[in-house]
Amino acid sequence: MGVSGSGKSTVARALAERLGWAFAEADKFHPPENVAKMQGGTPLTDEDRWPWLRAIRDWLTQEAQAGHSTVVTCSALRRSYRDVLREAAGEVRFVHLTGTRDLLAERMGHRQGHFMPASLLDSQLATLEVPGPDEHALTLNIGAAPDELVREVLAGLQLGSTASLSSRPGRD
Ligand SMILES: Nc1ncnc2c1ncn2[C@@H]1O[C@H](COP(=O)(O)OP(=O)(O)OP(=O)(O)O)[C@@H](O)[C@H]1O
Ligand SMILES: O=C(O)[C@H](O)[C@@H](O)[C@H](O)[C@H](O)CO
Repeated sequence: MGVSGSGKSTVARALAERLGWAFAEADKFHPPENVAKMQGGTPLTDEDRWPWLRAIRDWLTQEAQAGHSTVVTCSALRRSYRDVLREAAGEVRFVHLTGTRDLLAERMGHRQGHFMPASLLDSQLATLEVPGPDEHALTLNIGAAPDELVREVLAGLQLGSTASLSSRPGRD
């Protein structure tokens, strides 16, 4: 999770590869109207986001029921959005990628061929509700290189190369 430009796709893709887990981009679950809206510089509303979040939740559930652990990129900016994702079958954990506005803007500005305009960064930051302590999210600073962030996720969530969240040592 994290605002646009925080590196979700970059880190999550590498993490999924490292773990051999199924991977999905939340952006792929947006209906074309949502993408068109963002592309045009208009932030999504809660109403735009609910069906999208439910579709991601349902994908997580399907995969979990098929016995697959997953990594999914999703901005998941508000607690209520994360609550929808937490309804998925299996154990759902969040890694929050955070950085300064300047760094986020710089990364969004350098990115090629992405529909999300840098002008939406401020609305993303205004919408963000940082996970509370009860959410047990792992918060990582995006100043580090992607490889290092992957190592931090593996260590922070206690994941080895063959692990799934529900089979971590010490869990029943
Ligand atoms: N840790 C990092 N160090 C340096 N550059 C990074 C890092 N993580 C991501 N980047 C670069 O920053 C840009 C934004 O990253 P990315 O597209 O992965 O973010 P995102 O959170 O998935 O964005 P969005 O939600 O808008 O799709 C990309 O150009 C990417 O190559
Ligand atoms: O909730 C949202 O506003 C959206 O998910 C955005 O965050 C984008 O989908 C994504 O971050 C851009 O690629």
